Amino acid sequence: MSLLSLHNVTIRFGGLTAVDTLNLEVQQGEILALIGPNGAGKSTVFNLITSIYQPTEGKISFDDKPLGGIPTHKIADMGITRTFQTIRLFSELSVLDNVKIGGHCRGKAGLFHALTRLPSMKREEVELEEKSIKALEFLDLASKRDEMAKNLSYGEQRRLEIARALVSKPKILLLDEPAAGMNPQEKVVLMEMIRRIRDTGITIFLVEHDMKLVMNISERIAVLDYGKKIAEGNPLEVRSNKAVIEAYLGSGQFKSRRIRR
Ligand SMILES: Nc1ncnc2c1ncn2[C@@H]1O[C@H](COP(=O)(O)OP(=O)(O)OP(=O)(O)O)[C@@H](O)[C@H]1O
Repeated sequence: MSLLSLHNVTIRFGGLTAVDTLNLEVQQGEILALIGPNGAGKSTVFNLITSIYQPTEGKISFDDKPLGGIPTHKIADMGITRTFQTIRLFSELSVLDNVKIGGHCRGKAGLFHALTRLPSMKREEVELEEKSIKALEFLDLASKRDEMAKNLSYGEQRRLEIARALVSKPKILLLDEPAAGMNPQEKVVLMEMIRRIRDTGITIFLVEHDMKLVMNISERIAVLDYGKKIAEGNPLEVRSNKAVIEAYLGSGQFKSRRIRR
């Protein structure tokens, strides 16, 4: 069953067509990766899904509801959350508070009331704390809950961002280059975490440059080049696709991106 669907989606920035008549279905419960050379339009696709941009043409629907016109701050309420290419944490706050902020974005109380701790908001606050601790346990970070975010290792900080995204109980998690900057051991842990999250029923849609990780965990892969989808299939099909190899060769990224045949 299709959870997220992009139908003929195009976005132009002046004369540049960043995403060009893209048709893509993300199936409920799958791990789908979107890959492509630098500037292919991958992050723009995430920005379209989260309503940061509106398509110039085409439509996007989620759970059979059109996303057109829904403001970004309401997207999480529909069950879509994302992480970003660069780490976006409150470095001077504790690990636990960083996760709770993810829940405040959706809570009725709102961040201001939660921080001022009005008595009427206490129950919601307690529930949020319990959910946040569970999310931290899930990402193997519970023992670090009172540490300041800035004291975590790089890999832990990236996992903390995922914990924060999970606390709002998404149906789909959009991960934008989750492995960027991680060392090989951190990547192995990350892969295990992504699989674990999917096994709870959350659909995973990821943009990633690390081909080893992509080929290892994705069930399906879609490939963008200059905004157009040039291939889609399982890892075996995609890694041997001529158009994909040419796109990476043409961009000079073949070696660094390590698509191995
Ligand atoms: N707000 C914007 N205004 C103008 N051009 C933009 C804007 N956002 C993206 N672009 C352009 O759209 C194209 C696609 O960018 P995008 O960031 O989606 O690529 P990407 O595949 O995510 O690249 P990378 O792998 O380097 O992150 C690029 O040429 C980029 O410069």
